[in-house]
Amino acid sequence: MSHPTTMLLTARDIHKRFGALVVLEGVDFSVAHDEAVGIVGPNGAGKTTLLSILSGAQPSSSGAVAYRERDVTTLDSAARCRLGIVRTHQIPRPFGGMTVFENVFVAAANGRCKRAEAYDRVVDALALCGMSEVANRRAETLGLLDRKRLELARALGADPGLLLLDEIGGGLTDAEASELVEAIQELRRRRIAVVWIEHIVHILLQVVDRLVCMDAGRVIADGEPRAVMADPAVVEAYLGGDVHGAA
Ligand SMILES: Nc1ncnc2c1ncn2[C@@H]1O[C@H](COP(=O)(O)OP(=O)(O)OP(=O)(O)O)[C@@H](O)[C@H]1O
Repeated sequence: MSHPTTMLLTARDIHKRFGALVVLEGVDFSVAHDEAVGIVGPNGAGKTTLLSILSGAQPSSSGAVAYRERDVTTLDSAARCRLGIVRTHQIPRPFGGMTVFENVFVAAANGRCKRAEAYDRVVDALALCGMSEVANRRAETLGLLDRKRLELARALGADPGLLLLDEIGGGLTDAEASELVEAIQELRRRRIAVVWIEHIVHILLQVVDRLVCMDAGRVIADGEPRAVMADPAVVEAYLGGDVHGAA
């Protein structure tokens, strides 16, 4: 974080406690414009909690978050979403009783744009995620891969500048996860910055420029992805805990 002004997002000295439980302990994290950053680490390392603090879904106990050089620390997730910080969830959360199209439209029609523009954005997001053919299906009838795709399409519908992905590959076969990789690579071509938490590391390595490894609420390695995976502290963190498909 030596040049904060060149960063799209900067989180400084983030601490998070749940009562006596310390979950994040002085985390510094940043994302450059157009960058894709992967976050790995054993279960319970604090990855999802960090993502929630970046998205505004949870407040930090202390520390600050800036986006496009604006302090967003006190803004909630809806306000950050309007600025362009958009997240997906580990467990997809489609609106039941609505079609795939309607689900994405709700995200797209967030007050920042006209109806026709929102409509175009939905069509584009569904095409990018390979969902045009199921646009009129009820969301609750979708299988896991399509639910994951819908989660991504809804995030895209919200017109992100920074997309925060929480284990979007989880539960998918390698072939299914590869399809998502293609969609995410297209986002990169569109210059959307990405932060991606993923246990399936070989999928992550196809996309990210930089890898951050967390363990027990701290960042223990940050840098070129293959160098991070070979870092003795990272190997130890995994071997000392649950490798959970990290190989
Ligand atoms: N709302 C909460 N209340 C209390 N403890 C919580 C809460 N949310 C998370 N934790 C705890 O914080 C720690 C970090 O959880 P977190 O989900 O951020 O880890 P993670 O690295 O994303 O793990 P995983 O890879 O298993 O998803 C865990 O010990 C978890 O039980």
